[in-house]
Amino acid sequence: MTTDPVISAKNLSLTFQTNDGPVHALKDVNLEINKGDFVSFIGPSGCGKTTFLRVMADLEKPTAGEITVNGVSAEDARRARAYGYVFQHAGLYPWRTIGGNIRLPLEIMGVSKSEQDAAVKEVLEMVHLDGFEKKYPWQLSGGMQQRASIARALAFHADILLMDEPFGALDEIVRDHLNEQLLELWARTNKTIGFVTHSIPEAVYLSTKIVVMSPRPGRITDVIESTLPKERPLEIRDSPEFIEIAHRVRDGLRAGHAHD
Ligand SMILES: Nc1ncnc2c1ncn2[C@@H]1O[C@H](COP(=O)(O)OP(=O)(O)OP(=O)(O)O)[C@@H](O)[C@H]1O
Repeated sequence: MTTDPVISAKNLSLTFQTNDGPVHALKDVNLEINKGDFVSFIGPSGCGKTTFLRVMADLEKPTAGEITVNGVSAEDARRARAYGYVFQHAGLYPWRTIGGNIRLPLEIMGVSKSEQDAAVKEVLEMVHLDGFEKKYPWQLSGGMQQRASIARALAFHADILLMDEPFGALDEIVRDHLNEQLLELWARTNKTIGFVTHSIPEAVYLSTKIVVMSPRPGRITDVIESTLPKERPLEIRDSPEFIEIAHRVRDGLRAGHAHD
């Protein structure tokens, strides 16, 4: 068994050239993510969370430094379909059914119809949407649509799931429920998850590792290894251990703001 990191960033920087001058979205970022980690990225708007996730997924190219995914370049990892990506908004095609949306990337990949059928059934069960295959996105609530978009990202069995604030637009009760379900899915599948959030409780509840970032330039100010057990009922949020980790995240966010 290998202990090599699944994702490794070394002195990673990304500067966007804009009409207003250079924007240092990421500066000298170093991070290792191991197999089965659940890593949250938290920080104020503009600190480079989305950019970092997009670099991992080869949707942006760094201007300096190095990133490897599964030991190869992000580009090779993308070609090998190493990850599924979940966007902030579900982004389901309204003219396709839920099943049709999940099927789409598989159709593009040339997967056989019978394998598509099996995958759609499997991932809908994983996100507790069995029976919704023939519904259209508009027939589902916001939380269900987001679950469908997670199902779509799971459909080609990638070991890495990159999620950009997938529950940000949902109300708190729905979000709690989805957080519980996501943890359950993570425990069951042993996937490696990168998760962007603005919420301290969400980051602490979900993660094995919390990466605190700060803006101008976008950088990592703290990496917190969670001491919480893998089994996490929602009530764990009232435990002293949870509150202590949340304090450390808050302190990290404050320290980052002090640079402004
Ligand atoms: N394509 C782009 N061109 C120019 N600047 C960009 C581009 N993408 C991002 N930026 C800038 O890079 C910085 C980091 O953006 P990014 O979206 O990664 O931050 P974020 O932490 O995810 O923010 P939010 O929490 O608001 O989503 C911001 O200043 C943003 O304006």
